[in-house]
Amino acid sequence: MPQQQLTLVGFGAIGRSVLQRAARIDGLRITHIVVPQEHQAAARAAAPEGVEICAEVPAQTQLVLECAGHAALEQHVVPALARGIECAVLSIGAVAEPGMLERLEDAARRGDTQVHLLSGAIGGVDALAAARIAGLDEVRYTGRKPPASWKGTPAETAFDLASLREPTVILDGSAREAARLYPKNANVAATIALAGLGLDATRVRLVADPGVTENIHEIHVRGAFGEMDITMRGKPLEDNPKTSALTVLSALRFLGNRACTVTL
Ligand SMILES: NC(=O)C1=CN([C@@H]2O[C@H](COP(=O)(O)OP(=O)(O)OC[C@H]3O[C@@H](n4cnc5c(N)ncnc54)[C@H](O)[C@@H]3O)[C@@H](O)[C@H]2O)C=CC1
Ligand SMILES: O=C([O-])CC(=O)C(=O)O
Repeated sequence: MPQQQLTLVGFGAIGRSVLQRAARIDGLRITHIVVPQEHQAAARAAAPEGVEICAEVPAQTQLVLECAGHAALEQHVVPALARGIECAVLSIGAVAEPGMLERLEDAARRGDTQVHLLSGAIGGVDALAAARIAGLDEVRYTGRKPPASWKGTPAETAFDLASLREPTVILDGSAREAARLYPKNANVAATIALAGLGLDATRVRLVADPGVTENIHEIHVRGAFGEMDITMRGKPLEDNPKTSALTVLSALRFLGNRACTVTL
């Protein structure tokens, strides 16, 4: 299999960890990293020799991994797809924004390529998407994180996060409401909605829980296939406690599958 050139879009907690670990994947080479102008000097200092820091996805790239945030989909993923570059996306919350899924589909069609929505911090997306084929009756998701991980969200103005002593529900609604009010924390909710019952019918509870140190994702699914209950207790990434470490591993799994003949 010829070696594939990969561009990372984003070089934060996920990007740095992917770069370090992807070096062990035969058949794949990270050649470029795209970050905004103001972060380029820091990225240049942290990246190994031979990896170029740039503002746009270069033409010779064969594969893009987005690990940057919601704005990067419109800015980098849509144009890359339209130029025929295959893309894998982690900022799934952005796909819940009105019109974004259609723009991704349209760009991929024009570029005759594919966009892959990665499972990120959770498991069971394969089972959920398969179960949907026979029909689903109920999909519920609860996202539970330590209070500090909800800093910078509307929960910070509604609650005194530092003094919470009990698990506190900060949102109880639909995946669409979660995506609108907590866009940066709604990647998992959006993934479950896209794989299952959609943004309006997927019930979401977000909880600030002073009793936990991990990012806990609970998924309950009921349908013609039977029932499924999954609890993920994801250890957070050291560099960004809002992000579960499994997110990096899900990207590595995808990249590993791209570079080998038997995929799993
Ligand atoms: N699907 C999932 O389960 C999860 C998805 N995510 C997504 O991954 C993203 C990245 O996570 P972390 O690495 O922890 O964040 P981080 O804040 O540590 O790093 C973000 C990086 O992206 C770069 N960046 C920001 N805007 C950009 C743009 N428009 N174009 C190119 N680069 C840009 C920043 O310079 C920084 O290097 C999150 O914002 C979230 O959307 C995160 C956790 C779980
Ligand atoms: O646990 C994580 O890595 C992130 C998360 O909940 C989300 O973005 O929905």
